[in-house]
Amino acid sequence: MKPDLLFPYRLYLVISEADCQGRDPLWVAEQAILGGVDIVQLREKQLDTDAFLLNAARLKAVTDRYGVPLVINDNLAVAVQLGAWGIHVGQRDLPPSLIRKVWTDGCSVGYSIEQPEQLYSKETEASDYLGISPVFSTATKTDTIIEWGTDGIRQIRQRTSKPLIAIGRMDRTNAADAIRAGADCIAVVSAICSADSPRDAAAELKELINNAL
Ligand SMILES: Cc1ncc(COP(=O)(O)OP(=O)(O)O)c(N)n1
Ligand SMILES: Cc1ncsc1CCOP(=O)(O)O
Ligand SMILES: [Mg+2]
Repeated sequence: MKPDLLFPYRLYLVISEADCQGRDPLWVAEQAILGGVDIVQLREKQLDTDAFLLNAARLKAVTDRYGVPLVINDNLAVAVQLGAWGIHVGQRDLPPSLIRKVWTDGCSVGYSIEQPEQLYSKETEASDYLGISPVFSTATKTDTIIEWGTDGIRQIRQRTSKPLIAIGRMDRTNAADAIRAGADCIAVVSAICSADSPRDAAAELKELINNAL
């Protein structure tokens, strides 16, 4: 199915302090944006809401400077208080339909698809874009169920027009294949947060994505 055009972003950085190898996440995020990242998600799994909100506000000052949307992982209170662009949730988080009832002023809701049958549900319908989670198993997130692989991307593409985000061990070796298989966007943690130069890593990924479109 042809994807709709509500999600024009191609390179998606998912970032947390813990993933930045002791470097300042604000520096990593800014370098990544300068390299070509189009959208940023703050994914802090260890912080309480107050600390998450503080880090999110600092990051939003950076993303706002470049006009880049900021997505909050899991925590609706942080997303609403911050006035984030959107929230990303998974199968074991607050459901998208409930988020829409609470956060009524046009937020974007991303939703993870971990198994084929999850593509057809009220919650998938209620979401704006889907994270194909994970395309390849990854040490960054170990509580996953299957690996979709590029064939999985192809199959989901045939079944939905929602924008598709490929996530899970995506890097310079597989980003183009994922786009050719039908992903609209590549999301990464390690490929940028662990790179010696987050800016160069983002620029290389962006070029590979653009050439594969
Ligand atoms: C873009 C994107 N896709 C998938 C995920 C995974 O979300 P979830 O399944 O809720 O897992 P956690 O990130 O909360 O561990 C994501 N964060 N972003
Ligand atoms: C948040 C998330 N959701 C599915 S895989 C993943 C982690 C991706 O990290 P990496 O890009 O380092 O494999
Ligand atoms: Mg989650």
